[in-house]
Amino acid sequence: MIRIESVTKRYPDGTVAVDRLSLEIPDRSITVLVGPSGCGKTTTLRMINRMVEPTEGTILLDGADIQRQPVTTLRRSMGYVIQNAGLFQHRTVVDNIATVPRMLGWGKQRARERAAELMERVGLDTAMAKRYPYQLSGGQQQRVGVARALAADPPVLLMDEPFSAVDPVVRKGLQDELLRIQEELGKTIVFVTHDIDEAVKLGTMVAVLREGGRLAQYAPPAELLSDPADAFVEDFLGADRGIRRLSFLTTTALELATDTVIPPDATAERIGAADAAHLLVTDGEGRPLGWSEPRRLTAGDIRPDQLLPYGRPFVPGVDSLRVALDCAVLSPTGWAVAVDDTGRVRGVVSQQTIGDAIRTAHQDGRTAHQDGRTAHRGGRAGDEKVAG
Ligand SMILES: Nc1ncnc2c1ncn2[C@@H]1O[C@H](COP(=O)(O)OP(=O)(O)OP(=O)(O)O)[C@@H](O)[C@H]1O
Repeated sequence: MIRIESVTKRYPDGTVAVDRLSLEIPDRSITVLVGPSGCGKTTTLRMINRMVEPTEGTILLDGADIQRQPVTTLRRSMGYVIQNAGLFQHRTVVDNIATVPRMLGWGKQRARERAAELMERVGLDTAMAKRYPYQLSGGQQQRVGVARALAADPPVLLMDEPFSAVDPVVRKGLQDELLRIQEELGKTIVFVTHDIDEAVKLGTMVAVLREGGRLAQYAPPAELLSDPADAFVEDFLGADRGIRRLSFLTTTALELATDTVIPPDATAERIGAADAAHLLVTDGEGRPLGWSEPRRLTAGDIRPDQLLPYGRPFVPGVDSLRVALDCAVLSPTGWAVAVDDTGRVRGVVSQQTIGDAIRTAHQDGRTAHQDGRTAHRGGRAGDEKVAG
């Protein structure tokens, strides 16, 4: 664990970049430092690897004061990734990645093998190994930067706005890749960004800093969204705070209706029995085909091309309430289709039921806070899948 204890950085011109900052950065998780320009994020990150020395206060790594460690030993335990990757332009991809292992005295062959392994790990085609940085896209360069930082297998990764210079689609890919790498390798990552959405998506813990390098709030993202500490944090979080918070709520307990789901060979009796405006028709294997009003269905002659599209389905327990709500809102019937991980229908759920689940979750969330427990973290805040 990294502990920042009442650290202040005053630059020689008198600028107070960081003001009595204290943070406990947990092991094997992603801690994000976020805040407006000039609030001291980069300075804080650089104090962790001693590129900047604090004016006051202490930083401990696994209980030991980093001031007492040789800078080279300290930096060897910390990979560092910056915006635009900062690659060596005259070195190939493989040699860029192998830089630190080579400095540590690894043989050329071993270092290159390690580089090839890391290229795969960060999602780079090994066919690019011999290219130079200028022959890569921005996103690919950034992946090389991450691979280079991981090359000597440091326990800590410091990342300073690493994905800020790429377009939103590439950026989302890099973020997803980082979450996957983190899950696989369990690094302790300190990540600087000015983008609150990126912070909420990636962070296990998020530190919101305000100008003058003061800590405004330090909390898991779900708690940040539900209980911003003050008007500054609330303003910084921006609009749609309530909707974004749904990304952290699980769909495990959603009650699914099955009486309105019918197979393709449903009898007239079965079609007539359901008391609903729409029925969901499945194929013979239980996969969704589409919606129809019961009166438009003829038993024994259900025609898939006459059904309304069923839209995007969700997977209960994997997708968040935000995804389920989105599916229901986009559905032509207002009902979302729940499937299992093989795509077979488990049931359907209305906007009304999802709304009830949201209210219950909010009430439970309030109780949890009143009990002094940390906010429930149902998974990642991305717009994709959330672990239940
Ligand atoms: N070497 C320096 N000398 C004097 N002041 C500095 C120095 N480096 C940074 N600062 C000042 O310290 C404050 C914090 O800077 P820092 O780069 O840590 O902020 P930041 O939150 O990372 O900003 P940004 O998001 O714009 O990169 C700013 O006011 C900056 O101008």
